[in-house]
Amino acid sequence: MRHKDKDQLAAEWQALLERTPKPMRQAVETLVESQCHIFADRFYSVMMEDPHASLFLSNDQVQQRLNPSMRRWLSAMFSVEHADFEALVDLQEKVGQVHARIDIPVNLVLSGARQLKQALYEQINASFKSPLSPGDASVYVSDHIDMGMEIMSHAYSVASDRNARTEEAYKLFSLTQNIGDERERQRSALLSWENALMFSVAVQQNVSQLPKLANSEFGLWYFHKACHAFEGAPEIITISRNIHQVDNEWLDALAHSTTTESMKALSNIRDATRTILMLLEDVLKRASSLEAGRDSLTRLLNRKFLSVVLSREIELARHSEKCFALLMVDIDHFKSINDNYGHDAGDNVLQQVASILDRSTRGGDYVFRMGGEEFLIILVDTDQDGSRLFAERLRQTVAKEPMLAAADTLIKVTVSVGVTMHDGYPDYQRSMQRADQALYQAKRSGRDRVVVQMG
Ligand SMILES: Nc1nc2c(ncn2[C@@H]2O[C@H](COP(=O)(O)OP(=O)(O)OP(=O)(O)O)[C@@H](O)[C@H]2O)c(=O)[nH]1
Repeated sequence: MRHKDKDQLAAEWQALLERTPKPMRQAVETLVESQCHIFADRFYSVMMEDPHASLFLSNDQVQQRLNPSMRRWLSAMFSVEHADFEALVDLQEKVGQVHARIDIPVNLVLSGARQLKQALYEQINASFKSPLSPGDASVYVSDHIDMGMEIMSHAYSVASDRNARTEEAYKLFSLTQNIGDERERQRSALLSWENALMFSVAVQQNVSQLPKLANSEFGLWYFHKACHAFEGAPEIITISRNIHQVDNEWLDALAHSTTTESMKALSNIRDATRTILMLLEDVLKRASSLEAGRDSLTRLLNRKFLSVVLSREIELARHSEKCFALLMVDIDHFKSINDNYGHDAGDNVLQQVASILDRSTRGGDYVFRMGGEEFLIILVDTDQDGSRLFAERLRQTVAKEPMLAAADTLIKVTVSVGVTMHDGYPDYQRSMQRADQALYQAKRSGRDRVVVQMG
């Protein structure tokens, strides 16, 4: 059966409102306006009792924002005089899209709606007197909320279908991008980690000062990208187990045991890294080349998979103490480069800036070309100071490196950078907006600078 579309649902809703007597709607509006804080509090306190919901709502920021936005939603839903019906329908659609973006299960939203209705019925029964019928008012409230929910769920399923398709495409893409380069880069990252370990054992340094394998360049790439790309591959379980054993058993043994035990641990670590390399090679061999998702001029990621990457990093951050930063990078006065030296020179500059961004980042980070002369870096496993330092170093690297606009023309180029940390809020668009605002500030305050904006 085909689902009703948004317009059909909106027409049904409008008919429902039209057949509800205005005095009844007004009385409900007055009730909601005076008690909406009680309804919102009840909604969230019941949701917090649900272990699944509390995963989404445990963050203070979420509560500080969601509670007022629930009150605004209630107010918009039941306002009579100022109701702009189209805006009301659009609002339900927007809420459904946000739910899909943060991947909140539909059943939770429906159970929240049930709680709300229950709270409304109780208040209606306690305060509505003849000629207002509490029964009729409850039916109106129930149908009205159901219509809102239906439009929300419709938008939710359209958006989450789209998300699922992009997610699948991304898996294929990340599985196969620049496979040769990636194999070499990660192979040498793993071997460098092992060499550093061997060296510190040889010179009798304390090995606990070295990063664990999971936190090394290789580990970051593996957990942030490879695990996702190769999810379901049998090798992934074994590689993850090997990394876990290296970090939690053998590195400990190396730091605290007798010489014989240490030698055994060292040999186990060597075996584990060889196994990891071999398994990785097997997985990579199965991958083939697929280029969609990459910007043809700079070879950076284009925005096609941005939503998948951000949703995934938000999910990883939810289960870890580590966080990620968003850096919006924009070339200053780029139009005048095109105007003064020609479009090809502009393209050359874009490629050189992209290459600096690419080589300045680690294996687990992401660099997107957002369009024109704007880039977005997702810096994983970092904090506010680390991301500010990174952004500042990046700004200086660009400013110091003369750019080849044409065969015999070197020019100076600068960038402005807006930085923000993911603050735990599950909808990534908020963090993107903050990064944009920070970039705007950097431009307004003179360009060639970094502005950090926290949530
Ligand atoms: N060469 C080249 N130019 C591009 C490309 N994409 C966008 N542009 C140009 O980039 C310019 C961006 O100009 P603006 O948005 O005014 O920004 P700006 O000159 O960098 O100024 P500020 O950002 O305010 O410092 C426009 O002229 C676009 O036509 C591209 O792929 N190649």
